[in-house]
Amino acid sequence: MSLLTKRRAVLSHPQATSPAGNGRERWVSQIDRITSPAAVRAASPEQLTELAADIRRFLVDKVSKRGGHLGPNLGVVELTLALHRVFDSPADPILFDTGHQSYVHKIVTGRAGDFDQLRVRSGLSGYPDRAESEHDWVGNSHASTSLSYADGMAKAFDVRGEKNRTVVAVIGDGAMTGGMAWEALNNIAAGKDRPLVIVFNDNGRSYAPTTGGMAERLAALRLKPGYEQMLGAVKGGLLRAPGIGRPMFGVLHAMKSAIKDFFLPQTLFQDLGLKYLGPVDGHDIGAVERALQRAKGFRGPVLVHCITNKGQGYPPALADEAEMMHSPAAFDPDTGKPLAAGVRTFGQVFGEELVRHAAIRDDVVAITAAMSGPTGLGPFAEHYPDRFYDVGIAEQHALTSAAGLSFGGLHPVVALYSTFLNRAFDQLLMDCALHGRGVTVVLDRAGITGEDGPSHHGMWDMTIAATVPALRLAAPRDGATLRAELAEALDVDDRPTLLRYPKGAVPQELPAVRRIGSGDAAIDVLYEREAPGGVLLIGVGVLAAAAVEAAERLADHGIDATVVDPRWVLPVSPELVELASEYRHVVTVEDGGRSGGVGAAIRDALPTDADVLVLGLPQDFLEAASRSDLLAEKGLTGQAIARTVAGHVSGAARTPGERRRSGDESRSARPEHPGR
Ligand SMILES: Cc1ncc(C[n+]2csc(CCOP(=O)(O)OP(=O)(O)O)c2C)c(N)n1
Ligand SMILES: CC(=O)[C@@H](O)[C@H](O)COP(=O)(O)O
Ligand SMILES: [Mg+2]
Repeated sequence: MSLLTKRRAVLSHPQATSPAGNGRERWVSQIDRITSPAAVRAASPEQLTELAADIRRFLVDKVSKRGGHLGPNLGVVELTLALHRVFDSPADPILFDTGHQSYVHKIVTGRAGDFDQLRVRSGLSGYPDRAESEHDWVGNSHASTSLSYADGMAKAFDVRGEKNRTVVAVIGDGAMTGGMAWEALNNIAAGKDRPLVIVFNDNGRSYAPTTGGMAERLAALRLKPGYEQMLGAVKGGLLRAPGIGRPMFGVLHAMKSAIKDFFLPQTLFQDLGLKYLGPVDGHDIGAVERALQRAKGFRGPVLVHCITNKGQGYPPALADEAEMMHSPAAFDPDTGKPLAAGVRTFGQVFGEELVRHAAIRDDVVAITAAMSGPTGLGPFAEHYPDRFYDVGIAEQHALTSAAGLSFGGLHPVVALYSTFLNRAFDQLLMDCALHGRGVTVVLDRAGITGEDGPSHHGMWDMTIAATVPALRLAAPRDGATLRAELAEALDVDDRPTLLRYPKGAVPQELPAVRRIGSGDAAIDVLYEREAPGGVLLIGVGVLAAAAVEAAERLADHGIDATVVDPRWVLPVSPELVELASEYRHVVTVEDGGRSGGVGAAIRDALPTDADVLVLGLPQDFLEAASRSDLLAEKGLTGQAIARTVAGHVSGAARTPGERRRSGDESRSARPEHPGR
């Protein structure tokens, strides 16, 4: 008896289809026993239908515990089963664009048993992961890369003469809005005899409905699933109609391509040189399987267009009109309601504040790269739809388009997740900064993000920003500073400005005890002892609070420390340099990579004999773990900072002059950083 036959026997038990009680235990344990795609290949159509239903229950159950990408995975259940029946993974690589919808692939490739550890430290990654399985060829999670990976693999198999392999890339309609996808399509189409199947998973949405010209055409198609029959009926009707014979049909036939142009995406892809199959109902396993078989038989580049529903089969996801439960936090599986009460986030403060500015200033416009809800731009989009642009998953275009808006006399605000700015570095540097454009870039998810792992920690932005001449960067430490710094950013019209803050609750306000200077050069003093001259702790963003805690602990040990938040930490101001020169030791604390970040910029700005200790994240790919755990491990809590500073001070207790005279200390001879 095959595994699936056994499983089916269990499923035929009346209780087994219920997602509660003993029944749930049973189907979960059966799915746990799928060890390879062979089990799926051996299944009958009826078994596959039941398996699809079981997988959905499994996904809801497991994702409800700690959160994850539920809606996207519910939408690709049948599609993934069909893929693994037609293609021979891992010999035929199956790549999932962005990778957030690879949970079903993980189940089919024998990883169901690891789902209790989904997105936890050393557990199952929320994305494909090369270390996890030979079936995961790439560990992606930034969108629109799958077609380029696939193009390269297909070329490699071609060069090596491995003609019987097929590369498969599954790409969503959201990821298809990214420029990289089109660069790759242009190349893929040229490889006429390189077997490469693109499965276009068209659910009409990124988080929110996908926008843009292509999306509009696809949406028209989705609204008219019977278009083939319609064309057939028109043709048949015309041929039979009295007075309208073949000549008239000929004229109308010529119009057909125009009609198709309007309705069909196939012209789009076919004109590029790709074979197009579809559209196929992506929830009909048999139909998808047949289309994939045809595509595989073609032995060249083919696009199979599958129409699916995000959240399919789970009513709470389908009812979530905003995001179809794209990536919910832990929730009640029966109702879909979140388990924890929502917290007030930096993104919310930003979103509300931007609406306030927009009411007063009609030159303020906003741009999102397909993430209006998660970046806090929802209220702006609602209040000012004519000044709001969702450019698709196109961060590079977002930045250059912002430069264009600025040339046109407007002040654009581009809201992104920190990690996605990485790919728009050139646009920030050349198109915005070199051109002196007043563009405000607001980055959420800066620093450690947590469960999404190495690709999503927003720890590169300050290194990027520090290399851009004249760019101003502030990391608000709380809601009040975010409001103030956003207002200041909107007043800059001759260079780009960047604000960055982390995921999670906006922290309690941390008022300044006094302010040194004003305007761009204002420095907030957050904590000071009566006797200056000891340690100057420079806290960047929310880590200013940890610096204050560290200073309090140091005071208990007789070490005097002053804590400041320089507000506009880049470029480093002469006022900060002057202040730092009054202290024996300068310690910078930031929630970003240590190499080339704010601390490094401050160190570079100070005299070479200044004693500067740069605390931050190691320049490494940090694993998935909670933000608090990783900060503690990397030595960025108040307690850890105090311990490091105390150790440093006792080891370097001389003034720069004393060190210079003895000639034994240089900047390169700094103590080892914690957390390496
Ligand atoms: C470069 C980049 N920008 C933004 C994101 C955030 N993001 C993750 S999934 C997603 C939507 C993807 O839509 P689609 O490709 O259609 O997949 P679906 O979720 O609809 O299955 C976005 C914007 C990302 N992962 N990468
Ligand atoms: C796949 C992706 O890039 C996003 O969906 C991301 O995982 C969401 O992160 P948050 O849950 O922090 O919004
Ligand atoms: Mg989509």
